[in-house]
Amino acid sequence: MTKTRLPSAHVGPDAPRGSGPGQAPELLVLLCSVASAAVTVAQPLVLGHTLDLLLRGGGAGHWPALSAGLLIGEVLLDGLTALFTGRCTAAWTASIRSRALTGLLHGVPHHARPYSPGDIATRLTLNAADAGGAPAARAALAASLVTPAGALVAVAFVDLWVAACVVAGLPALALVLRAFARDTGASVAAYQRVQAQIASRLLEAVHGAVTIAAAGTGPRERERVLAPLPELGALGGRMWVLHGRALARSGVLVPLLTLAATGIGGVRLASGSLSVGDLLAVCRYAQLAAGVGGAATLLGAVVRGRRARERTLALERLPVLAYGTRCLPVDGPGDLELRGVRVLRDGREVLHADGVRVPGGTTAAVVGRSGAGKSVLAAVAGRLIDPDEGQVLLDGVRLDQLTRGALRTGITFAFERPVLGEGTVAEAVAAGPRCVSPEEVRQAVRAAGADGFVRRLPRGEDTPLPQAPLSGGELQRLGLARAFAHAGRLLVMDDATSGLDTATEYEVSLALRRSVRPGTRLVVAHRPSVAARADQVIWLEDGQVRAVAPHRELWKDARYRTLFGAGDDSDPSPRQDRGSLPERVRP
Ligand SMILES: Nc1ncnc2c1ncn2[C@@H]1O[C@H](COP(=O)(O)OP(=O)(O)OP(=O)(O)O)[C@@H](O)[C@H]1O
Repeated sequence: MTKTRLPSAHVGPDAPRGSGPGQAPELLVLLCSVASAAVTVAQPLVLGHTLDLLLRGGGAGHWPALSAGLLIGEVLLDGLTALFTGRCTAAWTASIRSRALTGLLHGVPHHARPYSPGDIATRLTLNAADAGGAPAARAALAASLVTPAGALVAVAFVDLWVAACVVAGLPALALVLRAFARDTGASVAAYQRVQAQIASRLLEAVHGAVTIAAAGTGPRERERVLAPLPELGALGGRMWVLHGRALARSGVLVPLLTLAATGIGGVRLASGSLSVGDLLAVCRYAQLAAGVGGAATLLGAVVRGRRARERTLALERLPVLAYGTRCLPVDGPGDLELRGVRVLRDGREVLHADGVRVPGGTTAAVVGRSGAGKSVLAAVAGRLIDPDEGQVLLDGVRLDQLTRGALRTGITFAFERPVLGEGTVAEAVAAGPRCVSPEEVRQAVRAAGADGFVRRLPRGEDTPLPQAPLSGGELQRLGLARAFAHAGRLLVMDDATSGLDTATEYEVSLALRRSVRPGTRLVVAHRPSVAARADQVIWLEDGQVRAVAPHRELWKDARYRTLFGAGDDSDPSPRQDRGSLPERVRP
């Protein structure tokens, strides 16, 4: 059989990336900031000229009104800048966050495996907010350079000597900023990494709170969660030191520069080259030109945002599954076939299945020891992942050639730990690739053996899930109900009945046959009763298919029996099921 290497995932044009809010919000911030900077630069000239006119004793004409207008204009523009900065930051944060989340949800699951839940939470919250603030900070940074540049031009217009003095001091300020941008970049990246590490450990601890309490390992766990804290503190301290150093250096340089400019301006006033108004203007311009040092804060926000964006992009660009254009043949029976399938993880073969067939309408149980590759086989069979080699076919059509819709309506999954959201019970069951009527929801709930406890909920099937305290087995049954309500021609159940007692599980298996859309079933199982009820069993060992045969035949093999703790004897009745089940489900 030819082995085909398939592109397992791609980041293509149809990848669900979405787009950002565009340049408009950033442009508005830039326009308002530049306009505000222009007004700031115009003010000393106008004020100086107004002062000269008033000192001369004649009327100042429209100049006082113009000065007042500029002041009011500056206040209004600053207000607008703050408003647009907020809107720009909110729009970008929402966009970055939703794109990262979309990338994560559409990404091939095993590519997201290196990211722990805490790390993901940090990327989606703190990092998305920092990255979202960067465009507005970038616009403000660009505008903040307009003021010193404009001030420099204006001061040159008033007096070249003072302008030369300001120009002489600017390289020192530029060096301060450059050093700040360089040093702060590395610290910010390390800070964000350690921050995510702590969040990740904390989330693990919250998740395992019961285990920690039972084992009495609280203090040790606390130490483990907080272990990176000193490093975080040191990195945070270093960032403040860098920030403080940049501000202190510019804080010394700015007054020195202003002082030197004022001194030269004073000499020029004494020699009659400058008026009092001119002196007022050049002093203010020297201050504004030296204000380039104040850009350190904005520069810090831009650097932090850039590092944070790299972290959200990692989620956004997770490879996604590519879909084809084909549909399943109408009324196909649900024949499943695995041809030369190989799945590799970290260079290790975790599944090799060649020539495995599950005829349409039959049930196949997948059994094997823990780590044998059962879940990997289930994921490949329902195309949650693509094999690294080989093909999976449903009714003769390669799964990677199916459209997304055909794939998800044709194949349904039920899992051990379903995630059902925060809607009502009925909404949770109805959610899926196709519309489901309330009657179908009720029927599926009954088939999954969930109707009893759903009835006892405060508002029955209209109870919101967060207000429904469900056991693991009850949650599993709701997950089953959802899968039953949407059952396609292939239903994959990955340990989806592990939380059910044997009798309930038997009832569910009967209902599955009678009340759920007929089709092919692939059932990952640990119980012999499940394997016994299946038409055939796919027995996996270390990722290899050891045998495909009915349970009663495999039962003759002592090694197979040990899978179910049945020992070396050839007693066909699996111990854990004896006594609790009707005779016919025994092997
Ligand atoms: N994304 C992955 N990266 C690395 N290894 C993986 C990945 N997914 C699965 N594996 C490995 O593949 C092997 C098979 O895993 P799988 O989850 O299929 O086992 P299983 O038979 O379902 O086990 P269990 O009964 O305990 O659930 C395991 O050794 C597992 O560590």
